[in-house]
Amino acid sequence: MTIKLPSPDEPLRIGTRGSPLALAQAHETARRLGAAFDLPDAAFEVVVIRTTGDDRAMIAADRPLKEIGNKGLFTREIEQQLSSGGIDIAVHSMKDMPTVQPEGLVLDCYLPREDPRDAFISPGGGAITDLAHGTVVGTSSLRRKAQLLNRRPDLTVVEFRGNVQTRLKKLQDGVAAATFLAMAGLRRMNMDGTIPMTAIDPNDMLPAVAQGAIGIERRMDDDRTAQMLAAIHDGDTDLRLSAERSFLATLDGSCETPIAGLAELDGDSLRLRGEILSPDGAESFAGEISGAASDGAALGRQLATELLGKAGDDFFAWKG
Ligand SMILES: NCc1[nH]cc(CCC(=O)O)c1CC(=O)O
Repeated sequence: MTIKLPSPDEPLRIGTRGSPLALAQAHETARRLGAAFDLPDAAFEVVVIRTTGDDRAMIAADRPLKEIGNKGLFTREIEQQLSSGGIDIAVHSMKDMPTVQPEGLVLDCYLPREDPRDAFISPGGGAITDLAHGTVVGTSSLRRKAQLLNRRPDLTVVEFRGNVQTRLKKLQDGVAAATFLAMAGLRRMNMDGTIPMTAIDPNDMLPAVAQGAIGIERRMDDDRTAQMLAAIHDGDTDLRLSAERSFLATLDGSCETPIAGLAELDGDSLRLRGEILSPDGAESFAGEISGAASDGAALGRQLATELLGKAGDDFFAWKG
């Protein structure tokens, strides 16, 4: 079946948030689609959509996100535009996406995954182990906070929100001595090499589920878009995310739950590592599982069940 490709007259509309990282991801998507179908830049239109999360984050920039809103805060308006036909695709950081999509939308196209590791950013250089007793570290990620306090309970963690540029500015202003950012974001904005940072070994700090992966969402009934996205979909990323996201889904995790998970491929086999922590980092349960790469979803469920068993029934009680 031949499809009617987008053109400068009828461009494919790509919905995204307006942060520099989100825009870089949207343009990467346009570039890959353009290359796959030999289309000019003008066949794509990047549509910036302001979300409730962006608005509320402006109002209460120093309050933890979990106090401001709930799941979907940064995606709701984008998904509404997608459902109503205002845009044709939505580009997302997969680590920010819930494991279930709204009725009528599908999220099954992934670009090749970037480096999934966290980066430790400290103008003073050095590593986590070099930080002096009581040093202030900024992060808004419950996972990073819990993992850090688990290793270094003596450190002080302060809320550090905003986009990558805002957080780096706070470091410069001395609000904290160090912070964490995803390597993937820094790479996609060509910022690696421009700031003092060290990639953290996943053995020391396991990244967020799906970190470094970009997902592209579409309407379920939009066959043209489905065919276009199939051409840029990355199968290895899919196998890895299947395992990680089934691990997350079984734990019933959200961005408010300290959960980490990383799947890696070795030929036809897959190794999944996972960790769950209490928010204060005092308790941590970690494990790993290996099996056939095609069994990722089952491996994810199995590892999650194992960690839930280790942690005990009361572990998630604080979730409220
Ligand atoms: N929650 C914000 C967010 N969502 C995705 C990324 C980084 C890019 C990625 O993981 O693909 C970031 C910023 C960060 O953690 O540094």
